[in-house]
Amino acid sequence: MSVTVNNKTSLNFLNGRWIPSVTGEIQESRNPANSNEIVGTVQRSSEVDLDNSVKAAKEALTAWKKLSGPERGQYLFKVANILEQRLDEIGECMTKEMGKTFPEAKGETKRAVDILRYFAGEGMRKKGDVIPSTDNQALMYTTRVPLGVVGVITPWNFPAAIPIWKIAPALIYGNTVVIKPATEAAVTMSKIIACFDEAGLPPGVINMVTGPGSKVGQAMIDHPDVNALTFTGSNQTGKKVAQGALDRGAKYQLEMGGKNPVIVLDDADLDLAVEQTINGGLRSTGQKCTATSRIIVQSGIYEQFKNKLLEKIKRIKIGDGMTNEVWMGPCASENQLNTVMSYIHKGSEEGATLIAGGKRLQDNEFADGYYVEPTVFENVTSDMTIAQEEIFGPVLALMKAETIKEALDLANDVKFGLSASIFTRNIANMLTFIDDMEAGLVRVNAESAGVELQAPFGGMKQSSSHSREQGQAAIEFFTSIKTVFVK
Ligand SMILES: NC(=O)C1=CN([C@@H]2O[C@H](COP(=O)(O)OP(=O)(O)OC[C@H]3O[C@@H](n4cnc5c(N)ncnc54)[C@H](O)[C@@H]3O)[C@@H](O)[C@H]2O)C=CC1
Ligand SMILES: O=C(O)CCC(=O)C(=O)O
Repeated sequence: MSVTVNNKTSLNFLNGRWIPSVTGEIQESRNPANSNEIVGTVQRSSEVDLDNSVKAAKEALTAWKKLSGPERGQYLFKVANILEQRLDEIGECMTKEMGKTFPEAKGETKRAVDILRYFAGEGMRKKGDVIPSTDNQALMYTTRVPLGVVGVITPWNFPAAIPIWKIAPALIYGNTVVIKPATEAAVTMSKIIACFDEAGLPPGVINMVTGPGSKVGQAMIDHPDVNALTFTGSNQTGKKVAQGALDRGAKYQLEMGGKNPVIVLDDADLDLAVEQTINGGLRSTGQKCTATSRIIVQSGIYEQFKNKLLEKIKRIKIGDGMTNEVWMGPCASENQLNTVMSYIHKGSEEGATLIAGGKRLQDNEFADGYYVEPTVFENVTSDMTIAQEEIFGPVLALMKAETIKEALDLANDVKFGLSASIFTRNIANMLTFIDDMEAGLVRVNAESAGVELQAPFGGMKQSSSHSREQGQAAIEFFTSIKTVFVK
C-alpha cells in the first residue's frame, strides 16, 4: 500500500509568528481510517518552546487586559467569521486526523463558531454587582479581573469545540493563552489557530505549542508564570494537573472521564430509547466523555429493548468518515483501538456475555484502519471492569433492574458522575431520577451526550474538579472577583 503524504508541516504559533520547535523534531499525524495516509506533521516541541510561549503570553497580558470587553469581543467575532468560512476544510482535516464522520466534524466546527460568538457577546455584559454597604456614604461593588496567563491542555476527541470553549472565555475576560493540543488533533488545531492569526489578535495573546504531554504539558503545569490551567482528558493526567497546580497555587479546572448510564423503564418509548442509546453510545465511535456506556433496562421490557437494539446496531455502516453513508468511523488511534480491544477481552474474561460485535475489522477496506465493531455485552454486573472504567469506544454494557430504585443504585455505583439519561413517560420517575442521579448533566428522554454551549457543563464525583465550563459558568473560572469599597 502506498503512503499518501501531505507535506505540510504545522509550526508552533508563538508571539504572533509561526515558528519551528527549538528541538528541530517533528511528529506525523496519521489518518486512523487509513494509517498509510499522513495528514500532516506537527512540531515535537520541548519545555524551551513552552517557556518561550509563556513569556510571550505574559508580555501580551498588560495591553490585552486593558482593552475593553467589547473591543476583545470584536476580535472573537472576526475569528468566528474566518472559521465559519473554513467549515469544510477544517471539518475534513478533523475527520482525517481523528476519524469522526465528516458531518459530525463539520457540525463541531460550526459549534466552535457559535461558541466564539457567544463569548464575543459576553464582552458586552456586566461583570459585577453593586452591593449595599452598611456605610451609607460608600459605594461597594464587585468587579472581575483576568487571572493572567491561562494554560489550556486539550484532548483529541473534540478537536475544535473543547479548545474553543476554553480559549474563547479565557480571552474575552482578558487573559492570554498558551494551548497545548493533543498531538492526535494538532494539525486541526493549527488550522484553527490560523483563524486567530488572520483575525489579527495582538502578538502573544494566543500561542500554541504542540508536543508530548509528558514534556510540554508537564512544563505547562509546572511553569510559575502560568496562572491557571484548564484541562480535559483522562483522570490520570487530570490528577497530575491538579497536583501540580495545587503545589504552586495556580487555579485549575478539570473535565475528565465518564461512565454514563441510560436507564430505560418499562413505560419508555422503546424506539426512541433505542435510537438515543445508539446515538449516545456509538456516535463518534463512543469517544465522548458523555457517551452512554451502561444501559440499565427494567426487566419487563429487557428482551424487547435488547432485540430492537441489536437489530438496529446490525445496520450501522462503519467506514472512513469521509464516505457519505458511513455512520461510524474508526477509533482515533492505534492506542485507542488497543485500549478498546483490551476492555472487550476483559469483559468476556470477567463473565459478561458478548451478544454483538467484539472484533477488530481488518478485511478489505478496513485493512489499514483502526476499526472495531459496535459491541454489546449483557449479564454485566457492577463489579466488572467494563461496568466501572471509561472505555472510550463503541462498547455498550446491558444491565437489568427490577425497579427504578435498583436502576438508580446501579447507575450511581461508579466513581464518575458526568452525564446520565432516563427513558420513561412517568413524571414521578423523571423527578426521582433528576433528584437522585449523581451526574452533572441529567437528561430525560434524550441521549446522554449533548452539550449546549450556553449551559454549564461539568461532572460530579471524579468526572471533574467540581467546576463548570461554558455558558455563564465560564466566568467563574476565568476571572477572579474583586470586592471594591469606595468612600
Ligand atoms: N474526558 C474526555 O473528554 C477524554 C477522556 N479521555 C480518556 O483518556 C484516555 C486516554 O486518552 P489520552 O489521549 O491518552 O488522554 P490524556 O489525558 O493523556 O491526554 C489529554 C491531554 O493531556 C496531555 N497530557 C498527557 N500527559 C500529560 C502530562 N503528564 N502533563 C500534562 N499534559 C499531559 C495530552 O498530550 C493531551 O493534550 C482515553 O482512553 C479516555 O478514556 C481521553 C480524551 C478525552
Ligand atoms: O460536547 C459534547 O457534545 C460532549 C463533550 C464530551 O463528551 C467530551 O468532552 O468528551
